[in-house]
Amino acid sequence: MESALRGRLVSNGLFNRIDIDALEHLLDDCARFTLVAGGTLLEQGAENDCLYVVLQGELRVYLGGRHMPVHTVLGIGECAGELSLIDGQCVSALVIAAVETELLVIPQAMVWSMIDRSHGFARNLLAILSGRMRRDNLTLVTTASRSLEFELAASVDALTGLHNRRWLAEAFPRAIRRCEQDAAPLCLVMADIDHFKRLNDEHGHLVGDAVLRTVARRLAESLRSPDLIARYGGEEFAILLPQTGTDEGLRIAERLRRAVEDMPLATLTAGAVAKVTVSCGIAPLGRDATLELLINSADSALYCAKAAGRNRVKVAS
Ligand SMILES: Nc1nc2c(ncn2[C@@H]2O[C@H](COP(=O)(O)OP(=O)(O)OP(=O)(O)O)[C@@H](O)[C@H]2O)c(=O)[nH]1
Repeated sequence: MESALRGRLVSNGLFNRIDIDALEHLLDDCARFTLVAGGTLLEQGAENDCLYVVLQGELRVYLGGRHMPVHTVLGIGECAGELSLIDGQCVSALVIAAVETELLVIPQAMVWSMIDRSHGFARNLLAILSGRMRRDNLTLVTTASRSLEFELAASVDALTGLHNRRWLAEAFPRAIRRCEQDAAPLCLVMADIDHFKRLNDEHGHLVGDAVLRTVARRLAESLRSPDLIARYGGEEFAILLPQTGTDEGLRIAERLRRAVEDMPLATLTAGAVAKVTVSCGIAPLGRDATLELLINSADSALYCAKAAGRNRVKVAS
């Protein structure tokens, strides 16, 4: 092997700081080949019984296929194929030449001979494997926290910061089931901003959005800790009151209504919107009730509250 190449090999990767002379005759028996830019060295799921060392050029490693971001870049002295070679299983990543890349091919039997002959080689191989594990662990942690972020983003309404309907569809039935199991009462309140279309028309959507955010915060702040609230859609909010009978539910809904009515809005709308109100419909949990039935009856009560003049609470009959 040319001395310039040897010099580069012993400064990195598998042959880093080892007495390469002890392995010289083995290395001389290894084949070399050049992969064109974009050429595939290892394919996920394929068999592999060689270790490849980069002599010239660069390899790119993809964990989930070419369409995914590059996981790792391998430069001179670094190797590919060691995992599948050691455990005898299929290749776990796609490895592609980033540019024209020259590779040293060390067959499996030769790798074991090198390990027998050189502790330095064995140590470097272990260091490469643990480095890869560390990198993969980091990827796992990053992926897990990202997916948590996505999950959160998918369950939160961007405008109000409240949970959204998607979240409601999972969280509310769970709370309903818990109350049913405990034979405890429960109420669902649907609260809807009054004449919101008019407010939008008169003051514009941006003011409408700001009012929505303020009402959402006001409602959420007025609840007890076990209560659940979500933006049901548009200017309508769904509020679940666990362990709550109709009389108490009515008191809470009345408190919510008043909290919105008393809301200071002057700074928000430069005094243009003096007052915003909500109408509420409340439905107690009946026998074998589902979330859908509860929403329907709270919605009918809400409709009655609107029809009776708005800014009031009605209980489902
Ligand atoms: N600014 C803003 N407006 C919204 C949003 N979502 C829904 N709206 C508007 O809310 C209005 C709701 O109007 P309606 O359903 O007629 O109800 P309303 O005018 O409040 O009348 P009542 O409910 O009968 O008191 C519609 O004009 C929607 O465009 C939003 O995210 N931002």
